[in-house]
Amino acid sequence: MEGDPAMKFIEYPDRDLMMINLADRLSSELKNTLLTQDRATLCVPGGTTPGPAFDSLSASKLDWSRVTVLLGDERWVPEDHPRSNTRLVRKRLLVNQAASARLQSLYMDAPTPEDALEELGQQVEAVLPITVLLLGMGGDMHTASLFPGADRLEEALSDDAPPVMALRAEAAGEPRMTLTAPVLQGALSTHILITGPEKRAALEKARSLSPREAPVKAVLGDATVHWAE
Ligand SMILES: O=C1O[C@H](COP(=O)(O)O)[C@@H](O)[C@H](O)[C@H]1O
Repeated sequence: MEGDPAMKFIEYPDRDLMMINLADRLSSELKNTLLTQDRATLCVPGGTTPGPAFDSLSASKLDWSRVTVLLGDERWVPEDHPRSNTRLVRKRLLVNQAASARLQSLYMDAPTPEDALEELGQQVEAVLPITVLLLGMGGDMHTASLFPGADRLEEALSDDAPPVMALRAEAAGEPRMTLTAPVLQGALSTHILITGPEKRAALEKARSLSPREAPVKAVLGDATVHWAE
């Protein structure tokens, strides 16, 4: 792929191999960080794609008790809802070796994300910067819950955005809580996990668009994109 000079694109022969390799890479980055720092923050996506990478990562031997797992975004649904990103992370990542990691979710039992914004914002600030960032991407080029056409997208993309914002977008379904562009851009290492030809084409398209049209563009600069058919 051509375009953003710093972006790296890794194409894998199949999804299984990709998930294992990606998990190894995230694990090494966390281990390296923990050699020189007391704690590390691993930020992860939800959705349908990262489950197998979580399975592999959760088996990785590292001092998970010094890792905070932070959600990059959340759908405003209770934690036991099938669409809850927190539920996915609890079930697939915070198990096995990784059971001792600390979870910083982006959900609280409150009627709307706005009701929880101040408290969650303070909690997230305490675990920044993100050491290792894993993001997903939708076919519409959204990443985290930065959706094209979202009501407060412009503010969430701006340099002075607060770390966490509540957003609404037609394509999003539920109201969302999301990390904003400056927090994602402040990550020390960024990986994007995508699968299938549709998302590959969407990523290629995003490179020639603005972050307002294609929010994933805001984090492509230093990212390593992992793709398999
Ligand atoms: O709604 C979301 O979508 C993206 C992409 O999800 P996928 O199902 O296409 O993998 C995900 O990265 C994000 O965390 C999630 O809330």
